[in-house]
Amino acid sequence: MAETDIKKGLAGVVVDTTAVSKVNPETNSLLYRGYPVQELAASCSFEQVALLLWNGELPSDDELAEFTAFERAHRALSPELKQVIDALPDTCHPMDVCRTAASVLGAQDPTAEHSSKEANLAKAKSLLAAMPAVVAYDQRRRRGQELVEPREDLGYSANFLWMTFGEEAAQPVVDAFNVSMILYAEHSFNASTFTARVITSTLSDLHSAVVGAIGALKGPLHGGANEAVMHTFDEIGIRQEETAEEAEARAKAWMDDALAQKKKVMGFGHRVYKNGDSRVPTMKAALDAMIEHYDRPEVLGLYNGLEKSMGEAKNIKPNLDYPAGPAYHLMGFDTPTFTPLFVASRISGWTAHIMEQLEANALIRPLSEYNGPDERHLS
Ligand SMILES: CC(=O)SCCNC(=O)CCNC(=O)[C@H](O)C(C)(C)COP(=O)(O)OP(=O)(O)OC[C@H]1O[C@@H](n2cnc3c(N)ncnc32)[C@H](O)[C@@H]1OP(=O)(O)O
Ligand SMILES: O=C([O-])CC(=O)C(=O)O
Repeated sequence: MAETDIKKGLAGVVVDTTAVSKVNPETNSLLYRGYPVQELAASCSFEQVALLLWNGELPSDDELAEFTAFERAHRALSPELKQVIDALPDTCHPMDVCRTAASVLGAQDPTAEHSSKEANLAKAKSLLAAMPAVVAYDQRRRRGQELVEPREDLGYSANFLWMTFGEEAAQPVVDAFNVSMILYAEHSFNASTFTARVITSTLSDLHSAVVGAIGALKGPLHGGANEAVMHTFDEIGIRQEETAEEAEARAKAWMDDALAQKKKVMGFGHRVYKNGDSRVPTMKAALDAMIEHYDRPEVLGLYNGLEKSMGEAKNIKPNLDYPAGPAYHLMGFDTPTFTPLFVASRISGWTAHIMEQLEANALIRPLSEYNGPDERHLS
């Protein structure tokens, strides 16, 4: 019998078309609906980018104003959802809280089972508006702090930071956070988006697909890597009294040792990009801005040390999670909150893909090659 050509991990397999984004490892570029993500990060708000991903075009002023009003009106955590979050142990992972919250929001939505484009777009907008309060409140309750109500006079990013920290963030911090939200928003058929598409392909509902996607994003080979990067920094030790050079030397030694032990170091490598992640330079610039804003040169030393050592030893480049982790740390987020921040952003891309899947749906059901025991019988 001819051997089946099995593509483990679906590596290199093209399973469908998409008009949402184009990841091109040859040119090291990422386009959202045709626009280079770097250009969007330089001049757009996350709200504009979400509308671009959903609608295929950047919004007009009126469309943006309409969505902005909607988003600001749907930010508050409902008392029922707050009660559910409060019932969860603060020892559980914040991604479990996000996953539960997305499920509750689906159960509370009277249109949850409606799957028209209009109904799904409305659900996508509501989820995008609601998730920051979940992420922000969860971090606060773990710190023993009270809920901070949203502010309608602030944009998405400024309000997210406000609800998390209870004070207005400085403009450079808001800008860096907005950049991170834009860069995390969409990345074609990554594992979590593909999960969302698989669930959608059964004609299940949008919230179920998002819940599944959150589960897929949690793993350290995917979104969980931004959290894992910070664990690496912590393991090496962040010493504020150190110079960048001293920190770099210690980070290099740590990486040499980790690679000698054949460890996988999270925040490096990518299934599609083999020559560097197109988003890293933009996120690294945002990290640099945070290092300057908070005057933390030793963080740059650690960053450079790990990157150089991994480059020299294995020529493996950082992915987006590598600069995003320390940037979120400097902004003041707790490490387990990092991947929920990714969720808040990626809801835009996931839901764009859910709507696209439904436009030309085919049940996703690949084949497998059986390698268990030959047929046998009970007697
Ligand atoms: C936003 C995102 O989701 S970006 C991805 C975030 N994930 C991470 O940062 C996790 C760490 N990175 C990895 O595990 C991988 O690079 C992946 C899973 C992202 C991509 O992996 P794949 O394309 O399947 O490549 P694979 O894991 O087979 O790696 C190929 C080789 O590079 C090595 N390698 C890849 N990434 C790393 C890494 N981060 N650290 C050390 N070695 C690595 C592998 O050990 C393997 O070496 P080998 O051929 O000697 O066995
Ligand atoms: O594309 C991938 O495999 C992972 C990734 O970078 C993302 O989802 O942003």
